[in-house]
Amino acid sequence: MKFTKMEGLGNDYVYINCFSEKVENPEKLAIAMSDRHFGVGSDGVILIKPSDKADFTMDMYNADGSRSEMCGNGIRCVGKYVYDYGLTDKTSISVETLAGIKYLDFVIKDGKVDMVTVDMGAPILKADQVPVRSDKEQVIDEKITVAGVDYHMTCVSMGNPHAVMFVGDTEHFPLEKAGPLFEHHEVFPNRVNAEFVQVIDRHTVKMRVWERGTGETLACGTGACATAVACVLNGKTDDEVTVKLLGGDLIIRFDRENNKVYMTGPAKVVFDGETDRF
Ligand SMILES: N[C@@H](CCC[C@H](N)C(=O)O)C(=O)O
Repeated sequence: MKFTKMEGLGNDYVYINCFSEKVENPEKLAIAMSDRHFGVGSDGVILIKPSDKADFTMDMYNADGSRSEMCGNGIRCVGKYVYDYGLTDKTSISVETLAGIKYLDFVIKDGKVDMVTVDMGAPILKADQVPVRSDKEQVIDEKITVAGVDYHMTCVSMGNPHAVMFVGDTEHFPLEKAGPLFEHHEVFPNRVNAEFVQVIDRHTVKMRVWERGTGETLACGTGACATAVACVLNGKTDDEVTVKLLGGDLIIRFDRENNKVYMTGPAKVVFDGETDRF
């Protein structure tokens, strides 16, 4: 099987071109390939497939084999893959996901995709659609106590579920301990991606993420979008914010008038490979 390892701010996935490769059991493949000792080593696997509604389909699996509706860093890499490997010559494309069709615009440098802006669509705030169990219609700045610590939580779905908590200092935050407790907390029927955010100023925040199905990653695109929305809803930043992640920066704009979120960031190829092991 041929594959390409790619990364968006260090959030690395194995990409498989399903126009030419056949994948029988993507859940099993994702677990095996993601293993950093016995596999290729990645945060998960992303299948690039044809679509009858859009230019392409992205189908994404976390490192534990669970399927997600959306992946922000992944969709930028899908854009780079389809352009750089000659599956399209368009510089604006549409990609079908389980969270609906997303629209991508490429910045081309030396004939290859360098940066990608994605129209991520509308953030979903209704608690039962995130989903998060609550007696409130929306969970914005609500108190939650986890392992004896009080947090203020804002829940946003970008097609996949996110819980955003503001903390004093992301660097020393015990993510390894708190992350899994949020991911598996009983208020999240589909588990959750948990973002811990430190506000620097009205245009800049720092964020660390514990991803559902993978654990701590160096960046999460949908998480950065959910964070920007939470920042605006809680009056902490302006509508455009630089989200500083362990792997680099994303620019997120929450266009409140049209209720849409735009994400801009890089996408890179690490290497092409071939294996008969999986
Ligand atoms: N890293 C991704 C999100 C991947 C899926 C997530 N772990 C989930 O299960 O929803 C991103 O860049 O958005």
